[in-house]
Amino acid sequence: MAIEYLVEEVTNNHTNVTKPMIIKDIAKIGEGAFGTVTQAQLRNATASEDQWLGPFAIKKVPAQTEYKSRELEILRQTSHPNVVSLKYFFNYPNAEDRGKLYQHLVMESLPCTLQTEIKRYHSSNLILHESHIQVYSFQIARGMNYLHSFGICHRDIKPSNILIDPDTLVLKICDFGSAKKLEYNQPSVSYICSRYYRAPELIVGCSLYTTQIDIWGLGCVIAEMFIGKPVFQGQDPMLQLREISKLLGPPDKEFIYESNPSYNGPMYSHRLYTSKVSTRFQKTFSHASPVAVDLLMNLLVYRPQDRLRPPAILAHDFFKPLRSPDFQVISRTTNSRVDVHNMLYNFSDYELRVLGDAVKEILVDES
Ligand SMILES: Nc1ncnc2c1ncn2[C@@H]1O[C@H](COP(=O)(O)OP(=O)(O)OP(=O)(O)O)[C@@H](O)[C@H]1O
Repeated sequence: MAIEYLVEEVTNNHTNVTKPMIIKDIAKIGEGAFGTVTQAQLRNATASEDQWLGPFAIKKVPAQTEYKSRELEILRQTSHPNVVSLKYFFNYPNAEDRGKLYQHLVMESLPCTLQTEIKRYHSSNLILHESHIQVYSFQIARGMNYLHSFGICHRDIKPSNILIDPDTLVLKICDFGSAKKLEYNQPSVSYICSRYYRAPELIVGCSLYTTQIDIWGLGCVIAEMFIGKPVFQGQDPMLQLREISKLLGPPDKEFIYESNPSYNGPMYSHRLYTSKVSTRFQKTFSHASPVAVDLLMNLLVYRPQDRLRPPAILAHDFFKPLRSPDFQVISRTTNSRVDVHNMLYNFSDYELRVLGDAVKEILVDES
């Protein structure tokens, strides 16, 4: 592919300086509902021909659409090890789309997504090692702790929106195309989030939801790492609720009323199983340790207020082994030991303040 083009106004997100730059598109790496993602390199228009920066991932989406994307705005405000970082941005016409103006977001590039990693294991009839699930889940929760502290709700948590580097086990949340800063008591659309990962309050049409919808998504993602496929695969938006009720039992009337008093869809109120919820969780996640099942039972909960919040998630005993400075995992790709403790626990002063009292449990290794 390797197409080069000059863009007169490219803004560096870090310095805010706008300069002409040459862009070299190398290969398409992703395709979404709204645009494409390509791997590319950039160089200053005045630099010599071998001074390429990158590779980066450039996400190209139509600059003006009826659907309001706050992606640029949110990526400009965020800076966190577990949130993909924006390096440059610019607008440029897309020749393949009648010269329509496209917004280009130049981001750091990671080699794969959690979806490809889960599929790779699943196709060999394997599941990720629990230590890898711990390391990945911890980083998603840490990224959410940061985002939610500003009221930023991702609203499309799923494995294909989570980037990883399998060599280092570094993880970054990406795709802020649906993200929004939620304000208290201000309604938002409920028709967001990919079906399998939609929180039950969204399914019944709640418009005053909170960042806890992302915690449901996190529960679904951790569950998927354990079983190799989406835990709730509804064939249509309403059957999605039925899939959830197979594991959690039927939603109660209070939950429906609190979510949307005018809901008049199916309630799935008759019990599909006689077994206890905890037994169904243990059966569904038969490869997971009891402490992992306990975490899942505290994330996949109907009432959003009853789902754990990020500080409590990070303090959960599922992550206890990670607290030891000697904690290591074996990388699938390099087959060597990786020290991950420092990368997981390099909390900024801001994060420590946000975590509050939970810090003691999150940081202290009592073993
Ligand atoms: N920074 C990145 N580094 C590497 N790959 C990336 C990066 N950002 C995105 N991708 C790849 O491109 C795909 C689509 O990106 P993204 O989800 O941001 O676009 P989208 O148009 O919103 O997609 P969708 O409609 O599927 O949510 C990702 O699943 C991933 O495979």
